Amino acid sequence: MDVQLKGSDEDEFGIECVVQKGEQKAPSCVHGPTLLFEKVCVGEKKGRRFYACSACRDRKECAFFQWENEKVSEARLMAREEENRSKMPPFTHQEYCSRFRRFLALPLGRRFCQDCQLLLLPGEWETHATHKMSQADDLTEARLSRPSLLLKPLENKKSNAQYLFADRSCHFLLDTIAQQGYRKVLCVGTPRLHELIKLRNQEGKGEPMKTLLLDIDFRYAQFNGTEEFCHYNMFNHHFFGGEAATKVLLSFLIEKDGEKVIMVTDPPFGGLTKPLAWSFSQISETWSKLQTLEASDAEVPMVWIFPYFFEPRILECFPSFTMLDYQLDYDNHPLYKHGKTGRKQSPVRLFTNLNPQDVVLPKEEGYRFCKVCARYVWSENRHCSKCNVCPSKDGRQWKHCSECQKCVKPSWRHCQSCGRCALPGHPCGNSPGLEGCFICGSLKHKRRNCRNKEKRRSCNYRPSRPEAKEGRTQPKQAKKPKRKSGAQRRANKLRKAAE
Ligand SMILES: C[S@@+](CC[C@H](N)C(=O)[O-])C[C@H]1O[C@@H](n2cnc3c(N)ncnc32)[C@H](O)[C@@H]1O
Ligand SMILES: [Zn+2]
Ligand SMILES: [Zn+2]
Ligand SMILES: [Zn+2]
Ligand SMILES: [Zn+2]
Ligand SMILES: [Zn+2]
Ligand SMILES: [Zn+2]
Repeated sequence: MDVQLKGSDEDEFGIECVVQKGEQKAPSCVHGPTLLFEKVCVGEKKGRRFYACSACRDRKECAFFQWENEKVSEARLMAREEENRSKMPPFTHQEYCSRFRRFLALPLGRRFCQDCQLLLLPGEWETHATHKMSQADDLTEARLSRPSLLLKPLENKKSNAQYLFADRSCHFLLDTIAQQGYRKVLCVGTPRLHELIKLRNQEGKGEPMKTLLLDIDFRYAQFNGTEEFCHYNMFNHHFFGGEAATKVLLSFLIEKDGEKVIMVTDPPFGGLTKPLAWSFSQISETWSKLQTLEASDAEVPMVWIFPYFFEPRILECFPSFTMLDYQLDYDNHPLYKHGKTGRKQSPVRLFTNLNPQDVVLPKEEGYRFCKVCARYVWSENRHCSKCNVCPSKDGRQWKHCSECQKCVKPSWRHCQSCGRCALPGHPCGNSPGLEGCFICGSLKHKRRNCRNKEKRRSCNYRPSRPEAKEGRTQPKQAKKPKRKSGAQRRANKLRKAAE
């Protein structure tokens, strides 16, 4: 791996993602090669390593578990392979395509099974007779060209987190890309953007654009040809369609006749930033190798959509990126939604290696151009002459603290005992907090300051207890200070970001 996993990602967690340098082949679950994690227990210097699913952070969804050095019997390996096979989609992509052609030829008898999320052919109606069904009126050509409206979003937070762009955000992305002359858009986990590009082509608006969707949601294979969609896992860069699918990406990345490529990705916000960065750097390297000599070490133009509080982690992996102030909204996310029901300001931003001043943020939505920073910023993000930047990350007006010599969130106050700005009511005296250090158990410091911390690499991942089905042995849960659940932590993070 080329992505540098230096430093710590999410220090207060007890599980870290270990990067392998290809010396050992990881076992596979149904989601492709697993990732190696290390469990660090209180008081122990060295953690125990195990393989777990790259895509699902919930053991209920993928129970794969194997200690790093565990001997796995032939019988168990075969059972595992069989299980992986049985969980694959019911049809191959080619079969989905030919089904779709037959489906389109059924002007009257179109049915979509909502329970199975499948376009049905007449011979299958009986099997689904008791299921909830959409009928012909709902399955016009126009409807079928918007699969993201037809398919039920997979909202399970710990894996798919399929939050779909609101129109405003999706059109902004598309217009920005088109304006900059990109003609090929690699959509990694952005099915709605992919669909919008196809619609734009159908409607003959502007120069035609090619688009390839890479997503783990294979339901999209029903609506897209083999050159338009690959069943893909972005946490391990795994193509479920094997070599044929890899070739689809390869040929998409070739820039012929001035067709410039850009990659747009909107991964589930649950974390694992570094495996994602690794996959994206694989895509970038593939693109770069296909370029002419003078550009051969360049990065593929990329837009990575993620919450602003991931900025340090993304920049650690991609130092050339800039976070832009544009706030993206989602149709089906209760918090990241514009209007009355959601928060007024979404925390989701663009991280990109495009030249920031070329990404024009709409004036009518409250953005302006800062000449000094040479980028468009949110109206509340005032330029600080002392820091010489527009400092706000969260959309509010930050204020300069002369003692800290930097701008801080408006709700923070300078605390003399801590010698820094913090929220009023914070645990004072630079206290590491009640949880203390996860490595040595001391309450005097946090894990990030622990002297016992060695070459540990972490990622935002904390699997729940593996299920007995896969792992005969289970990792012992060492006694440790009680920690919050993932959902609680995320909620706190959002709250903290809002304070
Ligand atoms: C936050 S949503 C982004 C959707 C985007 N906002 C849109 O409207 O087009 C995350 C997307 O990534 C996909 N996804 C989730 N886990 C994935 C994985 N491991 N590999 C590839 N795609 C994944 C989901 O199916 C979903 O389409
Ligand atoms: Zn899995
Ligand atoms: Zn059904
Ligand atoms: Zn500025
Ligand atoms: Zn300042
Ligand atoms: Zn201060
Ligand atoms: Zn204090």
